[in-house]
Amino acid sequence: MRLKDDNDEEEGPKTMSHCSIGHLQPEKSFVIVGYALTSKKVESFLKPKLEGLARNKGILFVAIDQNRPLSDQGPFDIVLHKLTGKEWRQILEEYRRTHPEVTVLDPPDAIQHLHNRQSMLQCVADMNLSDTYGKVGVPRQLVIKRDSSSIPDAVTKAGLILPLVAKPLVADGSAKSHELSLAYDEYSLQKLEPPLVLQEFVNHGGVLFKVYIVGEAIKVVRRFSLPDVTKRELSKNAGVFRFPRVSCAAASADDADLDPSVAELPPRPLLERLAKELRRRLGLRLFNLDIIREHGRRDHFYVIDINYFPGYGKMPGYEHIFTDFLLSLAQSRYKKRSI
Ligand SMILES: Nc1ncnc2c1ncn2[C@@H]1O[C@H](COP(=O)(O)OP(=O)(O)OP(=O)(O)O)[C@@H](O)[C@H]1O
Ligand SMILES: O=P(O)(O)O[C@H]1[C@H](OP(=O)(O)O)[C@@H](OP(=O)(O)O)[C@@H](O)[C@@H](O)[C@@H]1OP(=O)(O)O
Ligand SMILES: [Mg+2]
Ligand SMILES: [Mg+2]
Repeated sequence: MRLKDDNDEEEGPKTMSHCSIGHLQPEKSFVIVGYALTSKKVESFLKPKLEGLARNKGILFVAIDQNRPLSDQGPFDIVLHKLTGKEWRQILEEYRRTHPEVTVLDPPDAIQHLHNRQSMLQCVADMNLSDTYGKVGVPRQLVIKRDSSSIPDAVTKAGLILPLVAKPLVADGSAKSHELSLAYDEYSLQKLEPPLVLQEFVNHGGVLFKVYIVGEAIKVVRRFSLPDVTKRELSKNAGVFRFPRVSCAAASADDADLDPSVAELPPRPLLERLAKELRRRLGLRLFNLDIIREHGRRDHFYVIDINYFPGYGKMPGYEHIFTDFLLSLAQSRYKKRSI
């Protein structure tokens, strides 16, 4: 935040003239947030309510022009981004190196870690979180890099229990990376195209918890998920079935009439520990987790997915949470510089 500081002469305050928004008071200093997001993300996230609230709090969002050098734009206090591709990553890394005064949310290599469904969950597995509030793990899974004909043997050797969820190994946000299937028998998995992750399906009562993280803030919502698979169904069915993006639907399960043992949110202290540790281990501040509770085991949770810069537009009250977060970042930069 450009609260004026005696040592701050070289850059000077970022007045409105820098970002060519002429109708605002030229002397007022703003936190300037450059953003590089897909048009879909801009639409779902940068809604008028967010921009309005941000402006009232002294934050301005400025679109980054990908056709111009990043260093020629801004100056920015914060850069928000969710774009893929090696070229963009290199541009950002170079920008981080040459502009250490700018907070880039988040480091490209840390984000890259979430683009692989194996490395994505490794931190959760390594944490082995278990305390009086519960236990958090990841479903058992197996990576198949190539050769789909080897799958039945590999599944047997690994001792994975059916049904299995087949997920593309790469989770780069492409439509293909969200094409998941449920497999009732391992032989049918030969039809799928590696590289894949085969994950044990955990019965969880058809409801999952989306845990949104914005810096230190945590918000949990319920979403509908895949229904449980009974032993009877498993014995009667064979084959692999593609399923749609059930939990991404805008309809939340928060107001549904649910079995309380399924609907009960994971204990807050457990989520706080998990989020804090993941923020540290992943080196990220903007992500969400999909968490399920094993049906019938009140305190057994599994993280099944982690997404970078998820659909915050669907998170209740995100406008306040996000703007407070941006302000706190700017404030801590200012403090650091004035020491
Ligand atoms: N191991 C599992 N056990 C039970 N259900 C699962 C499991 N893995 C995935 N699911 C179900 O499949 C859905 C999609 O899986 P996942 O979240 O991994 O995919 P995604 O494409 O990365 O989703 P997103 O849109 O959140 O990025 C989950 O929301 C959940 O409903
Ligand atoms: O579409 P929405 O804005 O809701 O956000 C979704 C987001 O899509 P977008 O980043 O392309 O917008 C997805 O990212 P990619 O994996 O596709 O990169 C993923 O993070 C989903 O989990 C998000 O939904 P949520 O989990 O929050 O419900
Ligand atoms: Mg998910
Ligand atoms: Mg995902």
